[in-house]
Amino acid sequence: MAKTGLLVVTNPSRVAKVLPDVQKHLLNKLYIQYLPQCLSRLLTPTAASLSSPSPVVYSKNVIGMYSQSLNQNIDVAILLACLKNPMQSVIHTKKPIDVVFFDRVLSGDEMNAFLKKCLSNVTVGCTVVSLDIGETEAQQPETTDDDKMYDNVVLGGTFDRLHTGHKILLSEAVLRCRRKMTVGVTDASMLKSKYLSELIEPCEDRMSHVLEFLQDVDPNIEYDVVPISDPFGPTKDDPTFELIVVSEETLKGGLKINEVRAQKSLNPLAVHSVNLLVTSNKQEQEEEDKVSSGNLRLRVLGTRLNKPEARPNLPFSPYIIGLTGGIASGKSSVGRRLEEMGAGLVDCDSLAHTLYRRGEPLHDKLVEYFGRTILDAEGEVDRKVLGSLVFGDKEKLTALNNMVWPALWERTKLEISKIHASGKNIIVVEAAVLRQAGWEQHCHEIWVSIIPSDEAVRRLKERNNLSEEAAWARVSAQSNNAEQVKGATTVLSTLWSYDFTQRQVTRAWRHLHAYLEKESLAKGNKL
Ligand SMILES: CC(=O)SCCNC(=O)CCNC(=O)[C@H](O)C(C)(C)COP(=O)(O)OP(=O)(O)OC[C@H]1O[C@@H](n2cnc3c(N)ncnc32)[C@H](O)[C@@H]1OP(=O)(O)O
Repeated sequence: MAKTGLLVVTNPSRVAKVLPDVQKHLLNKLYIQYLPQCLSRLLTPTAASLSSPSPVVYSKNVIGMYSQSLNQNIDVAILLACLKNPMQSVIHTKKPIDVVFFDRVLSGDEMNAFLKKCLSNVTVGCTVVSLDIGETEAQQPETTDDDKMYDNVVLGGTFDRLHTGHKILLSEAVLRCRRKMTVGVTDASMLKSKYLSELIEPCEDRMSHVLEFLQDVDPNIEYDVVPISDPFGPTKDDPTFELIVVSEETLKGGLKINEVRAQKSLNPLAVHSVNLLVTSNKQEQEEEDKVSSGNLRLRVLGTRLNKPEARPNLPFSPYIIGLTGGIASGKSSVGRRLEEMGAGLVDCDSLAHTLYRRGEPLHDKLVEYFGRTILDAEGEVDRKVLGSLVFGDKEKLTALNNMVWPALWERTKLEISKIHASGKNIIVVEAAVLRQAGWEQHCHEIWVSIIPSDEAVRRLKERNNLSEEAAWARVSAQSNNAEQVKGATTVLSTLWSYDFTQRQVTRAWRHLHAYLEKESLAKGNKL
């Protein structure tokens, strides 16, 4: 199967019709070149084509083509350089093209001439396909009152998991830009309020995806893609900017930028606002109605994000999943659901509590270190009292951990053996601070349950009757979500409904089985 294709369209309203055929040939990437005046525009530029209107007239066509590609599973980039420059008769793409599609029937000679003359980057053996889909009414470029172009254009965003909405925003800027485009990409310090922010791609990756897209769609512009740590970025002091492109949602921010520029006697920026793209294909009811990165992050919950680290010292069976996550993040409900689906489950919190009982060696050690104040009337460890001593006091918590964890791992190993002997081959070890305890090495892979800190505090106040201060002390005693998800194969979140959590866990279980089946086939391991 081909990897990268180029679709040449002479009628932009045909994109939706041809995409199903195109997808039969493709794995991932599709460039689209719109040629309003048919192939002859590239093969033999005429006086008419040389006097093309402002490229801004193609804005609606471009948005329309992206919208038609929305529900297809292909990374689409609509090329703009030839639309913008009537003199340009060669299409440059960063990725070499394996197959070219035409939205109409052409002769072999016409297609081969196009391949030879108009493409700078094709693979050896690149094929051509002309798609006969019948006639569709041609969609003409639309004139607009706002067809002005600018030398210096600026815009900003997070650009996580570059999606169709981002591509439209960036393309709207490219169509209006003659010389230089500056793109501010929010760095980690600006992401805290976004949900599932810990799943946002690193800033350098987002910057490089933006740059790659822009250089593909119009390599003739000079691009400056920069990280920003406040909503204004370079707009607060660069006098060369002329136009800012914003989305409906960030229009207010654009206007605020002009207030700041006015205070500094800088020229006001023209503002072009792009409508949000509405999604017609929500995969979960928890998703937003607009096309958004948030939706894409939601969709990765319960999928496999990373390959597990190799654990050559562990036998393949039993297969151990370390289930961890911050306080009140809903690990237990995830663990219970996994148990219902057939996993064995070791709840290390409860197991730890059994080690504190009178008669256990750990009991005496704890009394020796913390004193008899930690005991209740029956002489048992009062965990509430012990908790109030250690959470908020790093030294005491470390002392407790150092006493508990080695004994607890020994007990956990015994539990694992018992459960394995009862016939379960996949065993979940649920432990809140599994990584801090260094238990990753005992697990084949790590799953993490996350919720935002303020939600954890809200739940703790309700569940454990803690004051705001005590709740924050407990949340802060653990590593943050961003640390937790690093290297985890699967991330889940119980922030939404009970049903949505169940669906995530079911998905994770299904994906795990598919992975284990593949591993068994590849390596001859058997569970
Ligand atoms: C390696 C592991 O993760 S084993 C499982 C965690 N347990 C331990 O580390 C043992 C030390 N901790 C304890 O014994 C108890 O937490 C005590 C005695 C301090 C407090 O007991 P309790 O008030 O009954 O609280 P409980 O045990 O339910 O723990 C409450 C929360 O504290 C957090 N917590 C537990 N131990 C620790 C720890 N060592 N460091 C930081 N946070 C911890 C957990 O996230 C837990 O919330 P969760 O169940 O929503 O995840």
